[in-house]
Amino acid sequence: MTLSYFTRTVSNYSRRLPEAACGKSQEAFDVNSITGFLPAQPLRRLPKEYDIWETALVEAQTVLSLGTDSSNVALAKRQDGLHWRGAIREWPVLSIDNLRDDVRRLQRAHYVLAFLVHWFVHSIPPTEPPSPVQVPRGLAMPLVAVSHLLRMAPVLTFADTVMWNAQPENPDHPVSVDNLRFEHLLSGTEDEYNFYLMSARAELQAVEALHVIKSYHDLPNTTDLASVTKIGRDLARVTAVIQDITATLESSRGMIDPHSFYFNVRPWWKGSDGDGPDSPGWIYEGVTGMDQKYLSGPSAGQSAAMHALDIFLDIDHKLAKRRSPAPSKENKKADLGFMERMRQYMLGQHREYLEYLASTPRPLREVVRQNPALREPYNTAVRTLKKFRDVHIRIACLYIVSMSKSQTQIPSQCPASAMLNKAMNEANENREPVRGTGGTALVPLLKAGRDATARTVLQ
Ligand code: HEM
Repeated sequence: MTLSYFTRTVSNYSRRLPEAACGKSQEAFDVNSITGFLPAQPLRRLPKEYDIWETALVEAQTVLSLGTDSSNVALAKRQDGLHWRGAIREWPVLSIDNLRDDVRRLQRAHYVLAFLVHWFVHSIPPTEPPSPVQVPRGLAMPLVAVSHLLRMAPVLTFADTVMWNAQPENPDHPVSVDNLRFEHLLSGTEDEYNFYLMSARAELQAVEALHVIKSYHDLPNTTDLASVTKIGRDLARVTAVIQDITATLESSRGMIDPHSFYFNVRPWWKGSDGDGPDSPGWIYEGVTGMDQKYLSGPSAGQSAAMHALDIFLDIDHKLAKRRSPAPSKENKKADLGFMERMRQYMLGQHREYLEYLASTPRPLREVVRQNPALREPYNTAVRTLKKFRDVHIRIACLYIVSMSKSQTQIPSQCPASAMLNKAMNEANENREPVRGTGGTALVPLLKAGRDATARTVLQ
């Protein structure tokens, strides 16, 4: 039995809109009025017949370490790791029939299986020369089948690590900024935990903006004085939300150690193409027609909330619209399809919601253009988003670019020391660009997003 995948499903799907979506509530897109894109009560465990998956996930935390980690602690675990992976290679391909009619079960299955795939792949010690990793069919086939039903990429995503990993600390209440804990970590570090916490906080802070967006779409018209006044006030609320998200992002400096983030956490997130175009890649056994560009791993670029803000304010990441100042040469060379590609890593319904927003017959920027009273609050919101991206670039430089260029040798007790020192030295010698999710060149990408935002300001 083989499964054939994926691109067709995802791209055909987008054509069914926007007609079908018209007049739908946010709930119809699985967007919760309190928790936004996070489920208010995620499922805690799959039905009993899937116990081998759940048990392997719990075991992984104690028996595995990064394959590139040559510390004594990691070496002591190698045998257990071999055992763990050996058992998975023998797994039967479980039927997903008992999951297919329940979106929370499907999400939980995606979450468990995608974590297992990343545990499996990244706990294997590297080979020389590098060779493709075979993901066993007992993992690959159900993950692909479940992803097909959720209409999302069959790999670890932002949804798995942040949105479906967040459980309410007090289960009697929905998840909230103050009622949140994360169930599984790959590296087991506080830095990973805090990255998820920060990302989930930003996601929850954005819920207020989702309310604004909804009420804008519900307005009977955008021309009478009451509507214009409301839009102006709501734009100020959006500005405040973006400021809150920026403050959350800035809090990373005190909560996440750059060294640990780069060397202990990030390697677990790498996808099949994480080392750039020459990555040896992953092979999903029993699956044909896999497109490696949908195996890139998690990124906050997959946050539907950030996309919703971009769409509402009409940020043109693809440089398709004539705006001034004209894009720089560097902007044009960036990966302009990145943000669109990242949408394939979202739950299909969330992507559908974004398409619904984008298909509005009354784009906000046009309404503002025709209404001088709205120009100032609109431009302030856009400039605040541009400031978020300025801060984000500085954070990305601190946590990724400077770490990747660091000549400092990593102390030998530090996980991954020997391999990473070697890899870092080689990378420096070869002057490879620093890469983000999907092996994309990072700095031009982030700057292009920042400049596209600046270009949105109405003159
Ligand atoms: C330590 C904190 C963070 C670091 C080091 C970081 C790093 C990165 C990197 C390297 C990328 C490029 C694509 C990729 O490789 O994934 C990226 C993209 C992105 N990140 Fe972050 N990020 C951080 C926190 C956040 C937070 C909290 C948010 C959301 C509020 C966020 C939102 C985004 C968005 C929307 C993108 C897509 C590109 C863009 O819109 O400019 N990031 N981030």
